[in-house]
Amino acid sequence: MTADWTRGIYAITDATLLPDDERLFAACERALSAGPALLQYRDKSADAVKRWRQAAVLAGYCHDAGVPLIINDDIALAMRLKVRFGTTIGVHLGQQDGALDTAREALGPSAIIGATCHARLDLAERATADGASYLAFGRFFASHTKPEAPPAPLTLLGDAARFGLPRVAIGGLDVHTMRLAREAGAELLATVHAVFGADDPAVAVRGLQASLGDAARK
Ligand SMILES: Cc1ncc(COP(=O)(O)OP(=O)(O)O)c(N)n1
Ligand SMILES: Cc1ncsc1CCOP(=O)(O)O
Ligand SMILES: [Mg+2]
Repeated sequence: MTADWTRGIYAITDATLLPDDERLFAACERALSAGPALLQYRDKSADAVKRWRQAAVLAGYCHDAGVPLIINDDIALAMRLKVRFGTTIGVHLGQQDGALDTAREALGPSAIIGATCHARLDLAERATADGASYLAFGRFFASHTKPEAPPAPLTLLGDAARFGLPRVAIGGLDVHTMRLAREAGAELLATVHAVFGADDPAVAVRGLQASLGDAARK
């Protein structure tokens, strides 16, 4: 059974930190064992064979763990996984990654479709109208993973409550800054480095959950 995905830790993979199948799969298994709300497969490479192979394995892990798998950028890959495995697969789309309504049509009404809104409430308003499932804002702090992402103020998270969708905070979140983003209104706290830069992603997820005061999910 899938647990409530709308609140908690949102773990995002990274091909630099997890450069081969063995490390990616082991780290994701550990992270999933601690009950994150969501797992995103994020691989910016053009290697479609690798992306399919890795995403297919992660789809199985996520299904078994009851954690939704979100595919970054790639509606076609999410669609292919859905057809092949029959599980609900979500997608996260930035401003250049394709239309939210196309993704909704392809993946169906129950798919989790996320939208990058940077620091802009107008983008959040449009994403809400176009059927997004959650709104992602940030980066809020300095990020090793994506230092060039445009900065956003924490006050934005409170302003975004009006859209009535789960708010995701991203960018430089760690055991300290994550708490600030939660206090500012984010239900979901997205991180690459605080989970997949850690020696043990399971210990990291549990530490982040504890820092938020969220009950352990597993
Ligand atoms: C949860 C979440 N929020 C934001 C992003 C960034 O998406 P995007 O702006 O498309 O940048 P890339 O991740 O594709 O480099 C995200 N992936 N996940
Ligand atoms: C993909 C993305 N978009 C904005 S910041 C970011 C990277 C988040 O990674 P980290 O949690 O390591 O800062
Ligand atoms: Mg993108």
